[in-house]
Amino acid sequence: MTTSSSSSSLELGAPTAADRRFSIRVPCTSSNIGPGFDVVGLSLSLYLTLQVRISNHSTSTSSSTSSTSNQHPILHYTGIGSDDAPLDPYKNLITRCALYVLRANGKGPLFQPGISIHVHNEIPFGRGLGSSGAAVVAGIILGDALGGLRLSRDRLLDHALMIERHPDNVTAALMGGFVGSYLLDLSKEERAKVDVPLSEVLPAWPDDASAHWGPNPNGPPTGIGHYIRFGWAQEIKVIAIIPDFEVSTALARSALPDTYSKADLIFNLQRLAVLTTALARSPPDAYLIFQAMQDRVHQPYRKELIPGLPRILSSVTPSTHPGLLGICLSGAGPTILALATHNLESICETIGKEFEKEGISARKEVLCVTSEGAVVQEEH
Ligand SMILES: Nc1ncnc2c1ncn2[C@@H]1O[C@H](COP(=O)(O)OP(=O)(O)OP(=O)(O)O)[C@@H](O)[C@H]1O
Ligand SMILES: N[C@@H](CCO)C(=O)O
Repeated sequence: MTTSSSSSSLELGAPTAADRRFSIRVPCTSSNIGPGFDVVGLSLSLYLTLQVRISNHSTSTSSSTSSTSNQHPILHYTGIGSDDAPLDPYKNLITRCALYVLRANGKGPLFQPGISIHVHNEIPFGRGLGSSGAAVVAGIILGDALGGLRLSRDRLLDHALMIERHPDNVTAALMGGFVGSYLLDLSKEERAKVDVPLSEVLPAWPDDASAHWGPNPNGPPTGIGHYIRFGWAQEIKVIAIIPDFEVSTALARSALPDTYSKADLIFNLQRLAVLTTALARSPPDAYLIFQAMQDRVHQPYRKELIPGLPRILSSVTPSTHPGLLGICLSGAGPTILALATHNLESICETIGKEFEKEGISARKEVLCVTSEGAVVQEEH
């Protein structure tokens, strides 16, 4: 994972007055917050930002749908992951999601010519901070903007949920704040649309394009997911301790069992019911929150993937570190999230030392909860 120098403008020559330019900014997210596996998400202040330019000159000079080079959007990355993200727009997650939205709404099947996109990324990949959720949301919004579709936020969410099929990260990234969500029970016909394999929702180009890219778009059913925003007490600060290794969400999900005991489900449901309100209360009740952030559904099963996890999660408590409210795995990990009102430095130091004992270095970020989700802004 490398960080390259940042630049704020697209590198395709000077824009003309006729060019359309807009930006999309999506926050990172932490999901689960202990017991809320696949249910709650929190948007936080690290961002994925796209600056998009559509050259009017290219649009007017090329209307062909053949795969010529100026038909393909030009991607340029700076920031975290810039050496790892594919620059081929038919392989890159953001642009594939955009293409899905275009196709699902009767636009496409290719991008219009003359598009260039500068992606600046602050969200580390595969660390449990919702990098893929942010990329999906950015791509969905990109598709909406490119197609001039003006889809509602709820409809954008339907599209995002066809791609990232657990709602916690994408809902928080799109809507912003501390958010709880569920997926709706769908009819048999709707279910069939949602059960389309991801490879067909997001076909790569050109190999399987002809196989799956028919003229009839197969858009998502309406209202796949519902959400509600909870309160968040102003005093609660968020610390992310981000170790220097990745755990893919797919791997972390494959570690989970298919069935749970009644006792473990009740354990989590009881805590989640208390937690969502406890985090909105001022002043926060450390004892209540610490207990309410315990989990028996995903963290115990992910310990093999994150060296020292049980010890790390018990390394700080409200008694050992006054100011601490709770500690959990962020998303699928390996980032550790600690909520606290004060004493942040000492909490970070202790968790960092626990990682060090495992030979793992970690960086720390003190983040703000963002009330705003994804934002798109036309530039004039
Ligand atoms: N900005 C981006 N541009 C292109 N691809 C991205 C971007 N961000 C994430 N990805 C893709 O998503 C992968 C990471 O997704 P994954 O679901 O494993 O982890 P995560 O989303 O960071 O963590 P979590 O889901 O636990 O919060 C990356 O390896 C990359 O393929
Ligand atoms: N709720 C998901 C979030 C990761 O994207 C999980 O923990 O697997």
